[in-house]
Amino acid sequence: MSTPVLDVRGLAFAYPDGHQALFGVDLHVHEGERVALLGPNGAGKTTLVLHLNGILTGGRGAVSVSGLPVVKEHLKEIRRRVGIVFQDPDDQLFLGTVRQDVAFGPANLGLKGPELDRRVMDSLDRVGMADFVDRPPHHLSYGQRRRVAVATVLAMEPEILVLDEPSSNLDPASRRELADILRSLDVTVLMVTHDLPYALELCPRSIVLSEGVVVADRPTFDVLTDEALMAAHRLELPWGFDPRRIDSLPA
Ligand SMILES: Nc1ncnc2c1ncn2[C@@H]1O[C@H](COP(=O)(O)OP(=O)(O)OP(=O)(O)O)[C@@H](O)[C@H]1O
Repeated sequence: MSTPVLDVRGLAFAYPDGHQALFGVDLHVHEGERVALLGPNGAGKTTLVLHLNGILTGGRGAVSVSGLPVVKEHLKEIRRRVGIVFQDPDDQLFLGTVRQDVAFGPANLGLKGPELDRRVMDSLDRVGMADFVDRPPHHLSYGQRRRVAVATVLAMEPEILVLDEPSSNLDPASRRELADILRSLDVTVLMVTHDLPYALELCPRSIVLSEGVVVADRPTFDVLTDEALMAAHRLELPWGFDPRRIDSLPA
């Protein structure tokens, strides 16, 4: 099989206060895959994700992206390759207009003029927000800000899109529209989520992290129908949702 685009080997990490969050995690994601990262609160999902573009470093083990080790001297290139959409769009949007926020990353890479404009408008088009380009982000709704946050990351043309709880706080229509956007993108996706129907809908494969250890790496359907695994790791399906019945998927 080809080299994984995301390759995590034996990653162990303790926070400075001594709390050990990861205990030797292995994770391999190949180009074009969409993978869900599931697990209860405190499992270590965010800690793991923050290692993928070097926001957190200093653990034991190795992380590489398309063969490039995530180490200090490669961070600029790694951050171009791995785009993280944080759970709260307000962590990602801090300038006066949507255009400025989406242009910020590519401008830092040296793009300017018409090429930068094209990158901004293409990214906004992909998330259906081109008409909002000159609006202040703080005048947008939460769901619109989430889309713009996705556009800020797409504008870097990443190889891997990592999303932390992308469906949280979205109304049903926005949730579905974001799913359509994610499906339409030609990138590798790793999605942290507690929204198990969303994982089933979007990600053929799921990795379950619990107490800093990978406890399952299987087709999402198999994970969601394994009652013992689900109960052991505090994973619960929404009331009335049956993974065996596709018509029970939320809209
Ligand atoms: N800055 C920190 N210092 C010390 N411990 C931390 C820090 N951040 C997180 N932790 C601890 O590390 C463990 C893993 O936290 P993490 O945020 O990675 O979990 P998570 O799986 O993303 O949880 P959630 O689903 O609640 O977002 C938890 O026990 C948490 O309390």
